[in-house]
Amino acid sequence: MNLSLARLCLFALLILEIISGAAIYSLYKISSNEETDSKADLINASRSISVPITSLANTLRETATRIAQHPQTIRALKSGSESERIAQLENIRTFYPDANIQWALPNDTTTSIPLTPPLSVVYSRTMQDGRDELINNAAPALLTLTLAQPVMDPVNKAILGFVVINNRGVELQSIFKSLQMQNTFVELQQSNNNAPYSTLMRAGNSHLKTDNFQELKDLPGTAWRLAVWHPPMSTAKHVVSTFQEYLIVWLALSAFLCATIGGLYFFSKKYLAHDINTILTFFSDIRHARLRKTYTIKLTDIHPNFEIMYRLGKLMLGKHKQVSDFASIDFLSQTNNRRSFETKQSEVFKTLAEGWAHSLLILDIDNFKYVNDTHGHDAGDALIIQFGKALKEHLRGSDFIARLGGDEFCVIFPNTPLKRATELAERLREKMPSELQLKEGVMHKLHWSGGLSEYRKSDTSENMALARADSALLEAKRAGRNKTMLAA
Ligand SMILES: Nc1nc2c(ncn2[C@@H]2O[C@H](COP(=O)(O)OP(=O)(O)OP(=O)(O)O)[C@@H](O)[C@H]2O)c(=O)[nH]1
Repeated sequence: MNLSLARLCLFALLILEIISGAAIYSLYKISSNEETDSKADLINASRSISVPITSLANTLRETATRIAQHPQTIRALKSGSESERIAQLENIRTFYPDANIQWALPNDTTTSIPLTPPLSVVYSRTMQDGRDELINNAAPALLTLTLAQPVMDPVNKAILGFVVINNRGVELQSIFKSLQMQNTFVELQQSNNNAPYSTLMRAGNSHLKTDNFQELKDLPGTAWRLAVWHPPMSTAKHVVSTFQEYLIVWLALSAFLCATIGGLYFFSKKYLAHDINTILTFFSDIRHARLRKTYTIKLTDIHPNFEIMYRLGKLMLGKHKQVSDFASIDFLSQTNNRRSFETKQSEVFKTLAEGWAHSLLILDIDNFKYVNDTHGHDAGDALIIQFGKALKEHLRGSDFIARLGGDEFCVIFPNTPLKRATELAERLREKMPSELQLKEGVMHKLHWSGGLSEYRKSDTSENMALARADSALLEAKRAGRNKTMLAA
């Protein structure tokens, strides 16, 4: 996989992670909002209802206790006379006109009030209008709070009877009915000792009611409780509640992966790409037997090792230079090098005295610097390599080809007078390729200039023929390049 494809995959993974993370977060947010709405309704309801209920219960309890402990009450119940009990009841009613009070005797089997000590809040009957009014689930939401307080004989601690006190809780009902609950349905239910709970009041969104309530909230100090129905579970909440642990793990994993991928991406972009390119350039330079003065490496971990490699590279290139100086082949063009050119030239020069005629052609690629500057040094090298190869292909086996340096080549035509050499040079120009490939997708139109001369017996030094050819080459360049000139 190449680098950009890998980077694209990382990027796609990052986007996927962000999307899935955001989706899971939204699921949680939606489901927690639902819960918050329902909870707010419930808190609101219980807060509104529990304070008045508790204070009502307390008032009733205090009243009943005061009546039960009153000496006149004790006397009336102890006497066993009904007329005394009625008289005391009348008496009490003058003090507590709003209270609905009655006596119950320990052996009274007609009442359904469970007269268990000491004080109980029970589902019961009202005595307000003289008839029993049972409240059950089907009945209208009427509330009657009943308290029974035992009347004790202070002497032998026996229970003489009970003060039974009732309250319709009208105020409570109006509070309950005014509760605003969109997301919840609440019922106020009363404990009937072992009997099923009966519903006293209802409030909220009745559409939410199903067979079973989803939450119970006891109201402390009373026999009542709130039964609560929440809205049906949404898909979001359902998903969250079913896969909660997996979602949390995935969310954490997403965040971790995002951070890792993002970090890797940033890290590779900022440091690795640059460092890898530098190292590749370094190895390419080594391959071409050259080194730059500096290479910038950003990663401190790589830097020390790179320093060692750089020093080794320098050492190696030094050795390489020594070796290639002794060797005869130019490492780049794979033609003879300058050193072996000089040896050859000396050889042919010596034979001039014997009457042999030798010529030489010096060649220089036109605008070579432009290739280097435009397409890079590697492209320049490729041009040198291919130029050398083409020369070898189109010259005779007996011709001595050498690279003198840079983009400059020289051909010695042994045993070839200038006239014949001129023909050979012309033939070479015709045969050389018109363009060469520098790298993938980059073709270069090949132009070269040449200077031709002949070794002369009268020359005092071996290099004089080369100097003449060089002047002819200069002439060719001046005359507009891409031609071969004969030395004067
Ligand atoms: N790629 C590469 N470039 C080299 C090498 N040796 C020398 N050069 C470069 O070759 C260029 C030689 O350019 P010149 O021959 O002076 O100039 P030119 O652009 O060819 O122009 P003309 O010869 O006047 O047509 C310089 O920029 C050198 O740095 C080599 O081994 N490889």
